[in-house]
Amino acid sequence: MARKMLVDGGDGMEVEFDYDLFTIGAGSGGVRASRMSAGHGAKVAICELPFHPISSEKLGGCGGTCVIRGCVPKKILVYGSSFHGEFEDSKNFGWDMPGEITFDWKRLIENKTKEITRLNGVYKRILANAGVTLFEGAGKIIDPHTVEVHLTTGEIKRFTTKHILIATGSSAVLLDIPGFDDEMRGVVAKNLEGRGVNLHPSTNIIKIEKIEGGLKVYSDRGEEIETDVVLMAVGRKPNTTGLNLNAVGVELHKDGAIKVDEYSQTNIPSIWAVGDVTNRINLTPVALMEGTCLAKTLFGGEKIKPDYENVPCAVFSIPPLSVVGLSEQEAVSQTENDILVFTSSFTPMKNTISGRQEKTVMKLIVDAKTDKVLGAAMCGPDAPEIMQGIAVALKCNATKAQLDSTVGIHPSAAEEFVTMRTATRRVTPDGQVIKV
Ligand SMILES: Cc1cc2nc3c(=O)[nH]c(=O)nc-3n(C[C@H](O)[C@H](O)[C@H](O)COP(=O)(O)OP(=O)(O)OC[C@H]3O[C@@H](n4cnc5c(N)ncnc54)[C@H](O)[C@@H]3O)c2cc1C
Ligand SMILES: NC(=O)c1ccc[n+]([C@@H]2O[C@H](COP(=O)([O-])OP(=O)(O)OC[C@H]3O[C@@H](n4cnc5c(N)ncnc54)[C@H](O)[C@@H]3O)[C@@H](O)[C@H]2O)c1
Repeated sequence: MARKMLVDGGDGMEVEFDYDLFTIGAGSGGVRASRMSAGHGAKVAICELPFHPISSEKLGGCGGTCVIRGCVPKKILVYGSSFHGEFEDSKNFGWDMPGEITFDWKRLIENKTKEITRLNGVYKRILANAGVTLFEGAGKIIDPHTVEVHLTTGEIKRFTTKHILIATGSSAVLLDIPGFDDEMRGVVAKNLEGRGVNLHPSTNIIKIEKIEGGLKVYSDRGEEIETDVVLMAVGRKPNTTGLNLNAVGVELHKDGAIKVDEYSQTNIPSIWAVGDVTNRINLTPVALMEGTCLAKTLFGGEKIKPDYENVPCAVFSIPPLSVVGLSEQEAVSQTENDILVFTSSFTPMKNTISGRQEKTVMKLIVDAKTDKVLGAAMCGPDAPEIMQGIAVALKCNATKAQLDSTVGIHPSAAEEFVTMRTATRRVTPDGQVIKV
């Protein structure tokens, strides 16, 4: 299936490229675009930094062949922190029971790394089976049709290509706080009792000091907080340094993200970008969607743009929360009509017996005139699992009447989404709240 492209070089001569598509970065977006392009018959190569399970973690989930970033490791850790299943299952998450219950952090991390390594292998095989050539090394753009790869072997190779895809993702932002250094990443939860987390809203950390047995954090409100570790989680920045974009003339936004049009094309026609490096919606399924659309546009004979409407997302906290569509505030500012807000708050069934004082909350936002469901939100057990189904309904332009006519599954938390009959409030486009 591999073939060489013959294209017009601009001076009437035909130019032969090594590849149809060369992708820099084998993460969610890069792998999807590459293997689908190969599926459409293109000759494709991809380069990726060498996999190192530990550095991959240190970099906040980024950095390493092939494709598993923050999403999966994070969820495995969430399972580890909240696991209440069978004894044999719990063991692999670091728990030892019955008898005295003990927790082995090292075992959890080793098993997590084993799983990430396994998944990376799976994705490497997927690429190989699709006929995509994988180079282990850092990619750099030399000109609109040439990529240079600094291979892990020490060799430097150049490849010509009709199209270049930048899919290099993002890295964690580190604030310049005196006293912060790399040793403090990683998480130790020594002092966490139950699920108690103390919030310090509108507070900036101005200094971190090493003390015996831990760290002391100084805030701009005059607080001094002793802690085991400091986890910097203040956002991410696109990975564009080292790609030579300036010299090639690829335009960036002020935040460093690559400027692309709605088809993911940069200002240089042969250079494209998908995923976090473009800082549109930074989620794995969105990077996958962008990669799919790109492959279809370039090689599938179908010019197609990603659809960013009603992208669901979740925070895998305990309990988790998940949303799709417009929030109440967004609906007020974006809708011409009044909106109806339906809310529900209840004790999840298992908490009634366990006694845990956590409520599940749900919200539906409905256009009062058209009856269209504009948004949904939930915080409570299984929220992401439930919200995926609600997202399908929103994608199909569901109305509140259609939700109401849907038969629930009983007893479940999800059934509440189809049984919220009475609106809690009506809000006018100018933000006036009317009790109903
Ligand atoms: C901790 C964490 C948790 C997350 N959880 C979720 C979640 O639960 N659900 C969700 O949808 N999203 C989640 N995300 C976001 C998700 O990981 C990203 O949106 C997604 O991975 C973006 O895909 P991408 O292809 O743009 O980048 P990535 O998947 O990051 O891939 C980019 C790749 O490019 C490589 N690279 C960089 N520079 C070069 C170079 N010069 N040469 C070669 N290769 C290079 C990197 O090593 C990396 O492998 C999470 C992110 C983090 C950090
Ligand atoms: N479950 C998921 O889908 C999931 C999980 C993790 C990350 N992600 C994706 O990865 C991207 C990056 O996530 P992230 O968590 O690294 O960043 P983020 O941008 O989502 O969150 C960073 C937070 O830090 C706050 N912040 C910034 N500076 C601060 C300061 N000096 N002091 C206190 N707070 C400060 C910001 O207000 C923001 O709320 C997100 O865009 C998200 O889409 C998704």
